[in-house]
Amino acid sequence: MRIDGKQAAADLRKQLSMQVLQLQQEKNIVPGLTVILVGEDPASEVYVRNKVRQTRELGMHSQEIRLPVDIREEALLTRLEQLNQDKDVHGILVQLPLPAHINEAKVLAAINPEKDVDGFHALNSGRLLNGSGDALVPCTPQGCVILAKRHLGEDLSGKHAVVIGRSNIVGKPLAILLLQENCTVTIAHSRTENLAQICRQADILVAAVGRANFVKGDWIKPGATVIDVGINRIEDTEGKTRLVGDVDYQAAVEVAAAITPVPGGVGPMTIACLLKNTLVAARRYG
Ligand SMILES: Nc1nc(=O)c2c([nH]1)NC[C@@H]1CN(c3ccc(C(=O)N[C@@H](CCC(=O)O)C(=O)O)cc3)C=[N+]21
Ligand SMILES: [Mg+2]
Repeated sequence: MRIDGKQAAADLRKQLSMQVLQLQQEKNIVPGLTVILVGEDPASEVYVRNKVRQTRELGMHSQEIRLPVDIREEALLTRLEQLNQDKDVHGILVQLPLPAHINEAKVLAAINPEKDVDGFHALNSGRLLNGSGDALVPCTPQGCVILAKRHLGEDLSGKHAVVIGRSNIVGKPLAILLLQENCTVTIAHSRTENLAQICRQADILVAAVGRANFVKGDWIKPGATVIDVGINRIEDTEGKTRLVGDVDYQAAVEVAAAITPVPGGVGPMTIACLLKNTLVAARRYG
């Protein structure tokens, strides 16, 4: 069975739109998201345009700031400081990756943690790790948990979750979230030995490695729930560009009980969770 991320995202947005209305009526606050895009990358532009459109559809304010690829780090930090001070801006997202001459860690640390809707600031990672419940949680990991629950129901306790990938953006925060859901969590990565064998133990298998068709059908336990985080652009046999995940979908769909497709799986949920974080930030700190 296919877990429909597009539908799940639409369902979440519907809930959010009611909450946006409520926040406006009760506190006269309209959540506002600012997305900063440095340089021109066609894939990023499509994605940023989607975010801006969906933000407005929910009745939230949305602002897109485009900066030249050769902007100095200092100038970007100054711009961020202005946004940190701006009362109408509740969420700030700096699209990654940044050009090589800019120190990414420094930029992420400069975002006001209360407006850090990506959840990448060390204060939010620390809060997530502590389980204090007041973190802004990274969007893709949130989306993964929602999609797993869409198939398995609210209670994930006791499930063995194997996460392939240990990035600060996906693998690590997702492992913490799954632990909070009382899963038994294994984090696997490029140096893991006997990877296939470990994956075959997973009730919930999450692939976040960034390599097309990396996870094979026979790595999957029959009846498992598979969440595919990969967004890989490949050329098919006719030379046309195609979007595929990290999992060999055709093979996996035969073995798994449920699997998220690419496109139409985790991607749309990432954006919906970004909108959710913007609402949360506006409600909490607005
Ligand atoms: N600060 C920051 N935060 C991010 O969250 C962030 C980022 N930088 N840099 C780039 C990556 C990538 N990312 C995607 C989100 C949704 C889709 C998405 O909705 N994809 C559609 C397909 C879109 C298409 O056709 O290209 C889908 O999977 O169905 C894709 C990619 C967020 N990122
Ligand atoms: Mg990495």
